[in-house]
Amino acid sequence: MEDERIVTAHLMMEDQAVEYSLRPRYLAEYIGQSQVKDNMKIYIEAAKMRREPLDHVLLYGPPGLGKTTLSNIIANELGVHIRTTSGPAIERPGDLAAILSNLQENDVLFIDEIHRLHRTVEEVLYPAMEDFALDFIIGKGPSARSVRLDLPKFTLIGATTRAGLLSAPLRDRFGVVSRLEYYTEDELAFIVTRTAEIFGVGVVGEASREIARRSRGTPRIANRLLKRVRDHAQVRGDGMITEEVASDALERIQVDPMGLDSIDHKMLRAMILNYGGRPVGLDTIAASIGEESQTIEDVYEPYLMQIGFLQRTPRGRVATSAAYKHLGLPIPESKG
Ligand SMILES: Nc1ncnc2c1ncn2[C@@H]1O[C@H](COP(=O)(O)OP(=O)(O)OP(=O)(O)O)[C@@H](O)[C@H]1O
Repeated sequence: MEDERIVTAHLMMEDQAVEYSLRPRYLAEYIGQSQVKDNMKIYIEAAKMRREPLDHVLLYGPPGLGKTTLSNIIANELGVHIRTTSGPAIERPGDLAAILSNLQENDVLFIDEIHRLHRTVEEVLYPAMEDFALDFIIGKGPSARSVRLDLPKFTLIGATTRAGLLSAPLRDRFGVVSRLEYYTEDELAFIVTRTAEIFGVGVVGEASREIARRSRGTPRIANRLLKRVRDHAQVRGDGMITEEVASDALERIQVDPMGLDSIDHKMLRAMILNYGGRPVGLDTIAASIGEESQTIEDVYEPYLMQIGFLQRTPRGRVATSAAYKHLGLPIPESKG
């Protein structure tokens, strides 16, 4: 269900065609995330000066914030190739060994969803990250011996939405660990304007902000909402995206002024009306909207917490008075 929502931060089929053309290629074009960007600029310069690979980088944060984009930019700025794969795609240790031995000196290997690597595959990574080597055991029993094969030096960039699920030995082998943050309204408005330029459609400043406000801090959602609004502008108007066209279109696709859709509303209402605003367990919330607990925790909750609508307590999740207000429900005295 999550992946059918217009405000999902996950990659949808419809995003795939345009996502490549919208990706910034250089750090200077990458909007926001200034702290990560500033640090990365220095590390990249230093690695280039030393003619060495960049330290291994772990990027974490909610989906759609630009981890893949940033990884491609890093490789581009370093002037090296990038090989892209994902945790679940690497089934056997031999698959990873083959990928590693085909890299060229100083290349970037990007592993998305790195928390989903099989344990046996992960173990191949340890000596590869630390010593740029592969260790093999040849033979069996007392005559077994370990053989070491040198690899080209490389940079591993791992991306994950769940840094907490990474094993300690893997996490410790990353020299740079950066968290990507939700984008501000200004930054998203800038991204919307940039995307509109690439699409060749006119958008007034206020309309970009209207779209930005409803994008849940996420560039992927901003770009998707812009596409939908563009359709409305073309069919109902003269193609120009004005503030009126934007808010009308966003109203029609049922994304409210805070970026919440009907599922967020259903979830918050269930918490407030069925449980009287008391703390509710994750599984109970999940059951009330027919979604998996994991998805609630990874996708719905972080944004609702970010905007102050939801709090985690030791006894469960609680809707805040800001959520009551947004839904137009009377705020109980206990929350006053
Ligand atoms: N800082 C940014 N500036 C401009 N556009 C951005 C930025 N970050 C992301 N985008 C846009 O958002 C889209 C999604 O970004 P990306 O695929 O890198 O996200 P992600 O974090 O890797 O997501 P996931 O790993 O969940 O698929 C990209 O097509 C890109 O156009």
